[in-house]
Amino acid sequence: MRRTVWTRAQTTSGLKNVLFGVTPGKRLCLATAGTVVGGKLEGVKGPSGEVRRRGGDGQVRRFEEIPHTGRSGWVNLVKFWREDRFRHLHKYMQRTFNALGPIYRENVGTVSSVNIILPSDISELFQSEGLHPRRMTLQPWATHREIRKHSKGVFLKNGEEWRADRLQLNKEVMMSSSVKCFLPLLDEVARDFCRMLQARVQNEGRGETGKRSLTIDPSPDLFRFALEASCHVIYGERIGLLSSSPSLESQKFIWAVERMLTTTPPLLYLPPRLLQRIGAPLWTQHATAWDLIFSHAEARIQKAYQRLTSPKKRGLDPALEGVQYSGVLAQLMEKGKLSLDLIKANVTELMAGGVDTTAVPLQFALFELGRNQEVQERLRHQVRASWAQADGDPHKALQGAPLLKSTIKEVLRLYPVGITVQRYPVKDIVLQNYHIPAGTMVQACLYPMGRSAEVFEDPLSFNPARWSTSKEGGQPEGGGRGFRSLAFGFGARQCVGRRIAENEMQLVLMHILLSFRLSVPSSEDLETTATLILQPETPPRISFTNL
Ligand code: HEM
Repeated sequence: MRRTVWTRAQTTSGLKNVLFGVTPGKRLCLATAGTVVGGKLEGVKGPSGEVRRRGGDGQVRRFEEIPHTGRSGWVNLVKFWREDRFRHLHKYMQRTFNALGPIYRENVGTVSSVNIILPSDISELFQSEGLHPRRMTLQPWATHREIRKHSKGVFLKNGEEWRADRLQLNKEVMMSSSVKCFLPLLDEVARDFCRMLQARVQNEGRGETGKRSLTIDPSPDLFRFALEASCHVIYGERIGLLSSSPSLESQKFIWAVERMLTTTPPLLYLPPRLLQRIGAPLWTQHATAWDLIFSHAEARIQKAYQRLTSPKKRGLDPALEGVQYSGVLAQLMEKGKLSLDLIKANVTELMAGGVDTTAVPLQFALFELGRNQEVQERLRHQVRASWAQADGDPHKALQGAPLLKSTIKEVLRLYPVGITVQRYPVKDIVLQNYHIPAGTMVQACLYPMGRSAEVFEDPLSFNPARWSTSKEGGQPEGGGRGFRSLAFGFGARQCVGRRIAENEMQLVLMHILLSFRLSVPSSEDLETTATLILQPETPPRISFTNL
């Protein structure tokens, strides 16, 4: 296995970094100011051919000295297109860190970034994110809203506007009191999903009754589960996706989210307004996909609005008064702190962000549990004991099975939905002894970090228990403790759907483990591809055997 060791000469800020990239039979010694050209490393060569360090006087180095992948953003962009790097950006980043060390600069088209991998550097970045943290703007999404004259939600807003919306959303989806309210809704969908799976195993599986087994690609069912769960929590509505004949409208929504996600990365590096003006097919596909997502949300919101303003719900029917929690949308409408327009914008974003992001990690989770039987048994043991104690209460059941949460963390370490988290520091900072001016886009690169032996012990093994040790992540030391589990981002701007996602995934895994033994026909590593989210190139097949 290829292993790169970064030795730190000094501590956190103001430290010098020496890189010894060790590949079998090859040793690369590089300090700074290297550049990768045509896949090879270029730098200042010393007499023995090694790349010599510049500016080794302990002074903070200039921004321009950060190793980089080529000066011209346009040349890089052409390479990205030609070599299909967008789809393998995660692997490309991993290779580039191996070649250039724990920090490098990159220009692609109009976008420039500084990329980092070590928790200590990410911690430094986090401390300078300010009161209104900013991520890289997904310009194609923003342009779609502007052209169609839709309001933007938290995903696309910045500054005080972002904060005002975000504080309202946090109350409905992040606070533990609201989590307790929507947990039973998620649990209901997770149980229905398992019932549907049981019926399929019974009808289509092989083997004697009670011990039947079925091998399938579960991804279409997981997408339906995730959409059904999102609709239940957000709109308070069941849309019947787990029935035998799901509606065409919902299938179209799932298709549209997928199309919107796959068309985003190439559009990030091109000016969307120009593409719109010339009628470029890529832009048209992207905008049409968003239009479909918006019309799906609009129809659901109208329905919920009618329900909410009907005399029964308004409290004229005493039998219904204060009885039920009816979803995030209803809560936002009842509180009346956000305008209807802003509620629509934010709820549409929650829907667009809430389906693939959970359906895909669930595929990875089933695959990893299927090929790691011991881990699966240990987890099932804990889940069974907890479920037996919980008396049907999903909150208690999850509390009693912490290994479930660790399993999700471990899946997201190896397969982070978003391969980077970006921030623009509000003040100048020093990373790896390089000066980073305020306002620079810095990316914490989660995929390479999750697989780095510098950050995690035995990084390629699937071991949820590593998260329950006192050293978070069971990692070798390296500073920045804590900044290792970052799949949901960090700080005030972290994923607002985090609690929905974590609970939804844990609950469905819990019910699956209570009903089935999982195995995989092939335990070969999965090939992955990065659209806007990291996905398996081909969805894995999983065997479900009745317990
Ligand atoms: C495993 C599932 C998920 C992962 C790994 C994930 C990851 C992320 C990440 C990394 C960010 C950026 C955070 C940052 O900049 O620090 C984010 C933001 C966001 N996510 Fe998620 N997400 C997931 C599920 C969801 C779900 C289920 C929803 C909706 C119900 C959602 C809605 C959003 C929204 C609206 C934002 C923007 C928040 C803001 O800028 O204030 N996500 N997510």
